[in-house]
Amino acid sequence: MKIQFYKYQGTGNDFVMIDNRHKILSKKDTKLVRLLCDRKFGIGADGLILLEEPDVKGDDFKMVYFNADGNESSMCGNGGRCLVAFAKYLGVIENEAVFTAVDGPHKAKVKAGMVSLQMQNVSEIRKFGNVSFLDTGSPHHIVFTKNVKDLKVKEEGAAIRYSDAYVNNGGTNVNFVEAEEENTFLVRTYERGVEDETLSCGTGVTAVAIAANASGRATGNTIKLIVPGGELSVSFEKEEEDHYKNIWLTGPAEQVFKGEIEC
Ligand SMILES: N[C@H](CCC[C@H](N)C(=O)O)C(=O)O
Repeated sequence: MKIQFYKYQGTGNDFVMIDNRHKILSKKDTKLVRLLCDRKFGIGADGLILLEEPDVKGDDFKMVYFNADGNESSMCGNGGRCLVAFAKYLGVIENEAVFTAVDGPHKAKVKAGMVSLQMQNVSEIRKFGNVSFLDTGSPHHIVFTKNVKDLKVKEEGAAIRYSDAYVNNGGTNVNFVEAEEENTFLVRTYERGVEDETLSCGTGVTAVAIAANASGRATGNTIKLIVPGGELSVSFEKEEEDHYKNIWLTGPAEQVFKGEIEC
């Protein structure tokens, strides 16, 4: 089977994109998705995203997300932003989008080369000292620490992701965070389902921004996140303690190359 694919990246979080409106790829084909994401034997990516016909009236499209391990997973913020850029490239949308993903409905806007994605509201944040845990469409264990650049993220992240706290309930992503300046944080991420450090994580930086505000580490409601792959910003409205809405993740999303693969 010949598959046309498009490679996108959003601050270094990279994805294989496939226009699956004609259902060329089966969602059950874990082996194929894993091969396509393999950086030696396939195209190589942190994840694979299908653009599909909408199930929900009024939506422009549907998003289906797979981690590099081939399994369908929870929401991907950078992937959602790249999918909006892909939908614009295909002419499915102009500069606004409404779509449904595994975690529910999303709005998005394209402006001046940046893609802004509205994330789900947050209404529960667990805090233990310098650690916070919350779900922004994907689960995130956040560690506020120092010298983030010196961390062995793959080792330290895996130890938390496979710890008794998480291993038997789906695991978690792990974000290591250091305050850079007022309302600006450095973030490095160990990503579940990639089982390695990724250069950026959209649901992760969203979780970091909310956790920083909720724990008093940030005063503003627009936070800058500096990740190894670039910069993202997250804006939000605090309704009451640990309740946040109108959460938007903004950053670049670019097509790197396109191609065809026989498989
Ligand atoms: N690997 C994550 C999903 C992708 C998250 C990340 N790529 C993002 O941009 O949100 C998980 O299984 O929870």
